[in-house]
Amino acid sequence: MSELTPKEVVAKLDEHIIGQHDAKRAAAIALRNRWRWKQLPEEMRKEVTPKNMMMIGPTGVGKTEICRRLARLTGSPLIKVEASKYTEVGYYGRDVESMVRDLVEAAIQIVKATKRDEVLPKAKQRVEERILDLLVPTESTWSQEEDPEAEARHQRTREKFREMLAAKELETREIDISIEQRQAPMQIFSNMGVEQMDTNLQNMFEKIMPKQHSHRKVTVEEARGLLLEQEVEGLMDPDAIHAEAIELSEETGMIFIDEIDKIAGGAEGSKSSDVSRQGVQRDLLPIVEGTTVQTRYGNVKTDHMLFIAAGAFHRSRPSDLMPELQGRFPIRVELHDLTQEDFLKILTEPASSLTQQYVSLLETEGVTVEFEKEGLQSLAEIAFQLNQSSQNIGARRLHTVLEHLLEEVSFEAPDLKGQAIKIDANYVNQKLASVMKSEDMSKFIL
Ligand SMILES: Nc1ncnc2c1ncn2[C@@H]1O[C@H](COP(=O)(O)OP(=O)(O)OP(=O)(O)O)[C@@H](O)[C@H]1O
Repeated sequence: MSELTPKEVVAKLDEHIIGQHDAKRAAAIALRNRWRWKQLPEEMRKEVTPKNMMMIGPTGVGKTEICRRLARLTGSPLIKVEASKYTEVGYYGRDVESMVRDLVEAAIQIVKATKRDEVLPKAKQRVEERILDLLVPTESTWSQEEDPEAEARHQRTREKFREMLAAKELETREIDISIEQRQAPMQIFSNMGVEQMDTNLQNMFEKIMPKQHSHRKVTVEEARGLLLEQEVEGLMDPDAIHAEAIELSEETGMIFIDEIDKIAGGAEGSKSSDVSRQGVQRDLLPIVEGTTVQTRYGNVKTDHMLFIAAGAFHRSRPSDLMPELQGRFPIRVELHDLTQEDFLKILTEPASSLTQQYVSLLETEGVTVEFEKEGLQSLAEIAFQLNQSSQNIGARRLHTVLEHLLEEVSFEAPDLKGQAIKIDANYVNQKLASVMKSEDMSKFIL
């Protein structure tokens, strides 16, 4: 996992996230602690309990974003779950162990993506051969005695076609390909959640379901795409991928548990909901402490996964959580409301910032969008004010405001080819002022 020092981690996070310095430090420490733990002698390791992190702060200020960046930086699988979506074991709904299963699925995607890159050249080669087989089929009636030249002639034709294929001269030629499909077991047990099905049973069904082949007439160009996926799949060893994904989850997995405050037993609320919240906390405890969860790919140990709990804690406090659970999240950090200044920076500073994203998107249409300083200042101001006057949704407000600002350009772009659009204060006010005037409208649109 990460051999990055905490300082290096913070520097990397700084490239994407504005402010929230304490949270970045805390995240860097939590990550480094995992690395330190691995360096310990076996005996000592057993004694050291992993330290998880709790992020306290309002919505849309960068809690998830910090973790997402951290995960990407280290190639770790990450999933974000909402604590309030779980129900106690034994009750109808999702039990907390399913978060570990979801993590393994995320890890499989990561491992598959890496393996895909590895097998891609070979898969492409195989696709070319398969297309050649279809374009220049071997004739089964040949007999060496009747026509000893046949094989050599066939090879020559094949080579000629290979050259034409490479030169993309046969792209529109139609061929008949067979596509493999395995019927999903869910279709049979439609009224039974697959999750509720025993994991072994699920695997068994997948293995015994017959593969179905369907034939389709497609162009060479289309066939290339369709066959590539088949060949890539064929070259990957699912068992090895699953084993690697489990290892990746166990050693570097990150689980972001949002809305943890919603399962903290607050002072108010009915007795029965308090009981179920505590039930979820009780179920969560062993997972955070370290346990083994059964998944369809094998057992997964949660001992060294990094758990990040997050919540706004408007109505409850971290001390309303079960003491044991509190103790498992010793790295506490508060995230702050973003200021107008922060908004301005978020718009422009991060690598592939929001404005840069729009510039690049519209560039594909041949439209040049230029944001002027005053325009950006107005945008930040408007977004900030909207957060004050209606609901405070943090930096997410910038997304809705920008989208509305550029709605017309977005729509007209194909007809604006070659033009430059200047986004100055005037443009911003003109586009957003009317919406801002009506409180109702701004609530729906911005
Ligand atoms: N400090 C920041 N710097 C840069 N971008 C930010 C910052 N805070 C939030 N954003 C942007 O705003 C969006 C929402 O942020 P994020 O997902 O981190 O919210 P959050 O704090 O986790 O809230 P919630 O708990 O509601 O999910 C993201 O797209 C992110 O890019």
